[in-house]
Amino acid sequence: MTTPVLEARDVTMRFGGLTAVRSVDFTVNAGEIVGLIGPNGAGKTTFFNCLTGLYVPTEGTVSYKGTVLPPKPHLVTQAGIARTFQNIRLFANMTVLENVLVGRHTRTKEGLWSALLRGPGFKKAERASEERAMELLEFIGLDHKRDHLARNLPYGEQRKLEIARAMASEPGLLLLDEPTAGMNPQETRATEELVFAIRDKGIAVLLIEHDMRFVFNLSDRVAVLVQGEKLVEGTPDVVQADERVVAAYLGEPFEGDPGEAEAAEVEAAEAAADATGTASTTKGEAK
Ligand SMILES: Nc1ncnc2c1ncn2[C@@H]1O[C@H](COP(=O)(O)OP(=O)(O)OP(=O)(O)O)[C@@H](O)[C@H]1O
Repeated sequence: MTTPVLEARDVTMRFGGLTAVRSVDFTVNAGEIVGLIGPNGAGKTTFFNCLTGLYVPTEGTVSYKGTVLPPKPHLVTQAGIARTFQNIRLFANMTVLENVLVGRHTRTKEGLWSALLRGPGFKKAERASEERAMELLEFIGLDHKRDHLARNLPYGEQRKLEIARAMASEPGLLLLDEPTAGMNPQETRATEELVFAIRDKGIAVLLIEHDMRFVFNLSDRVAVLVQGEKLVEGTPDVVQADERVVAAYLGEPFEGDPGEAEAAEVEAAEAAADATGTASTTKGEAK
């Protein structure tokens, strides 16, 4: 039987009049690598932000291993979900090791006073943290750069370091937002190996990607978001063969397009804005 690690139920996210994510049900099971794809602006990052507590969904719930998550990023991390971001967010002036140690703070029990007084409990915990951080650096192949400043690493290694930092919180689920963005083909292949290795450590992985080859090679299952709605979900073979997916990427309309209502809303809003714009121009010209 498959065990769900992550379960999103009926998640909707609205920004004013714009529905960026609409009634999405979504599951990641233990041991799975799941890909989330969709054209630009489809709502993928917004959905990630709903999963990780960065946004409070307008409707719906997100559960991790059967428990509904509070929409607060640090509580989501503490529960067992870690993520990386589309744009690298490292502490540029900290060393490689320090960046990973920062990622461990949700797992260290030592309190503020213990840290300030640097008592024996703190020192022991600090040593254990450092050992664990070094294991992670070995795992991603950056142990030899432990004392380098993050900002001096080449781009591909900065991305790896972000993954190590996320793994430092000992997650059961890792969310990767465009892990290969800006990478050359060799770096992309290395990232593919790394994601398989992460899964083999028992961490489920959910990734957003624009590199289709990468996502279809890696994923056990792929879900396609189009205009905020889940259009198709299945094995890479099923998704690649689905003509609605091809149409969505080529921007062609198709029968039962789940985004039709949304497109009509946007058109109506644009028409209204145009009408207002014309009126104010006319007023301006009259002055
Ligand atoms: N904070 C926000 N406020 C208002 N609108 C937003 C906000 N964040 C996202 N949106 C809108 O929601 C829609 C979905 O955007 P989102 O970034 O989630 O798409 P995406 O699929 O991740 O796109 P991309 O592949 O280009 O990164 C877009 O129309 C975007 O402009």
